[in-house]
Amino acid sequence: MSSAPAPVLKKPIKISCIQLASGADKDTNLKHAAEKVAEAAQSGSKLVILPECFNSPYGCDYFPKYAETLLPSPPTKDQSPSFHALSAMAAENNVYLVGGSIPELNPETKKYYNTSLTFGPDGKLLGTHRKVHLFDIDIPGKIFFKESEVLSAGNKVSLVDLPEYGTIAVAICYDVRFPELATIAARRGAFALIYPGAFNLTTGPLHWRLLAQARAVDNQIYVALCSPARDMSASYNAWGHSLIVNPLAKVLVEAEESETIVQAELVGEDITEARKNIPLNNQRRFDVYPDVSQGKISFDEL
Ligand SMILES: NC(=O)CCC(=O)C(=O)O
Repeated sequence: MSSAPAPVLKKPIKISCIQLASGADKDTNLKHAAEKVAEAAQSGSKLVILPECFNSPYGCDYFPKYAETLLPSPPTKDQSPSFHALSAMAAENNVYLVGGSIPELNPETKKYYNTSLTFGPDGKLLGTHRKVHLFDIDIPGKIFFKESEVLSAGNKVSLVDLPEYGTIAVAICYDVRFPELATIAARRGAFALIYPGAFNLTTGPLHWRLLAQARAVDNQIYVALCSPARDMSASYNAWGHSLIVNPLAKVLVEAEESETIVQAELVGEDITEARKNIPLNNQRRFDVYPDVSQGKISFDEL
């Protein structure tokens, strides 16, 4: 007799995506992020998410200037003011914090990364994710972007354990386009896929919501995409529209383009129910195609 699978989300958790307005001054960005994390925590969120490159403008010209070093870990305040600011935000507000992403410089290899840091309510670093799929696209007349001109790619699927709740997966923006990464995370027990991201005004309206819903319906778990607020005076105009999608791919909440906080309560029964009613997990045909969740998912990095 097969017993019911253990719930992947042990108890409900309220989460917030902070659609942060940030500018060129890192100190100001960090202070502003701290105010917004406190606001999200005061309204009951236990998991708070910041956007991609929340402490700097987004663009290849900016990565070296804003990069911080995270190794050896923990870094000093001089090496990484953002590491310390994020740790303090998590501890002061007693929340799990997915600290968007920051440009990182590995001092030994001299390589740059787009890196996300997740902290626990005690302020300790729980996980890191270096963007695995670099944003290199060229849509003539619309948008050219080549992160790989400056950045190197990360090498792992990043799962982070939140002990009272369960496991989340953290990836960054363009990573959302690669279903394998999401599927591996879901099949390894994640209850939510969390993507700090910054889509643009060309691909945002086409694919942002669609991709969030696709990853949710593929995997029957929650998906949260957290964007910066749109700034038309910046060199890169973020789409905004931070959103949270449930395991049936229903959009629970979606921002417009300006600064705001979107919130939703995630409930384990909704995952269980979606998987019971549409039992994909018992119907996979690993005799026909391989199970991508098996095998090595992590190479040594941060
Ligand atoms: N920051 C990013 O990775 C942007 C990804 C994006 O806009 C896309 O269309 O994909």
